[in-house]
Amino acid sequence: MRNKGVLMVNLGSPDSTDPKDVKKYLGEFLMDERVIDVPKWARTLLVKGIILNTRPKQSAKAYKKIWWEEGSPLIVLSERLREKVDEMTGVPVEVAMRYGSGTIKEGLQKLHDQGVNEVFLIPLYPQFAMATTETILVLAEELRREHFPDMSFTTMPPFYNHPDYIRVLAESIKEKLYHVDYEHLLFSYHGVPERHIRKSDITKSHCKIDGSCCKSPSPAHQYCYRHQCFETTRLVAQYLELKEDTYSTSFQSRLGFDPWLQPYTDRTIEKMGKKGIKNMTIVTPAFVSDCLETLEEIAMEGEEIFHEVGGKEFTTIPCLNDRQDWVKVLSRWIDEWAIVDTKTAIA
Ligand SMILES: C=CC1=C(C)c2cc3[nH]c(cc4nc(cc5[nH]c(cc1n2)c(C)c5CCC(=O)O)C(CCC(=O)O)=C4C)c(C)c3C=C
Ligand SMILES: [Fe+2]
Ligand SMILES: [Fe+2]
Repeated sequence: MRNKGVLMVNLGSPDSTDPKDVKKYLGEFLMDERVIDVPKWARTLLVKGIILNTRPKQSAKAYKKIWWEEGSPLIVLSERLREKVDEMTGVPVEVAMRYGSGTIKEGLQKLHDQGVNEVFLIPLYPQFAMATTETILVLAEELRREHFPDMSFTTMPPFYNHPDYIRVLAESIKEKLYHVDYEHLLFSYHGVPERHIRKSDITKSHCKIDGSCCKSPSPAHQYCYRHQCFETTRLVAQYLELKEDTYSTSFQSRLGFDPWLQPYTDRTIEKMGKKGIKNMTIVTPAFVSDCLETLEEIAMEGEEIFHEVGGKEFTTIPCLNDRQDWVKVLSRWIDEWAIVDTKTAIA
């Protein structure tokens, strides 16, 4: 007998803002070969020899600024989403984190304990990236083979262009745009090193990271983070009927000295302010839950940069978090999977 259940997976957070906990979390995160994708000896040298000696203190300070009484915003918001989706669907729904506490293994165990042997895995990332979707799926499969061999998985593909996702994202933007004097809307996505884009190119020749490769049709786009980010922007802009020169795309949170996807968000904010833009609105569609990268890097640091160069109104659009329309969409995707699969099994 097949019993269905869902595991939604987000990135994770440190257990607290104590630099020791931040160090532990960053150690696990950055030692992932799909995040810092250099040979293990070089990654160990870089992460354990350099980054973990300085970054945890700096990151802990940033986490302190955004931390909630109940804990990390990303964790709290993911759990709120789980509760609401679980209530709305007919199957058990658990949430897990790729790094830190609330592991994927624990999430699968919770489902297993409820008799689930058919799991719908939903990485909570709209766009595919080696450092997000891929690392989740690879680890989940390893865990399945080792600990849950009686389970089977179905995976939610990246939903960067799914009409339901585009609609709720666009509606969340529209609600704010009505209340501000909107001059420029910036779509800021988490960056990745350019190298990651080339590595994920299944054609091994398409992605040149120039002005045109992401616009010309290619099977490479199935795994091209850059293409998928630009598509999310294009589809939301189309939905909202935005004028061409009133919106743009940029990439935030670069780490280290390698080239990352450009244009960089901080420089774009600065450029906009210097150009005379007074009212700027920012949306962060690579994240479905507000987190350090949205609440601190964008809403605090970004605003400071904008004001320093003469900007006035700086508005951030919250992530989808546990919005009712987003809960409904996720629940519908789950129910459609559960029903279709049952029909196939009966047939
Ligand atoms: C689309 C989502 C994300 C991608 C792609 C991603 C890639 C990536 N990130 C780092 C380094 C860091 N990221 C950090 C925080 C962080 N990253 C994401 C999402 C993606 N990362 C989120 C949601 C968060 C916030 C987590 C939270 O607890 O709120 C951090 C830690 C904070 C800091 O010190 O800046 C680092 C470091 C790399 C190297 C990378 C490579 C592709
Ligand atoms: Fe990151
Ligand atoms: Fe591309």
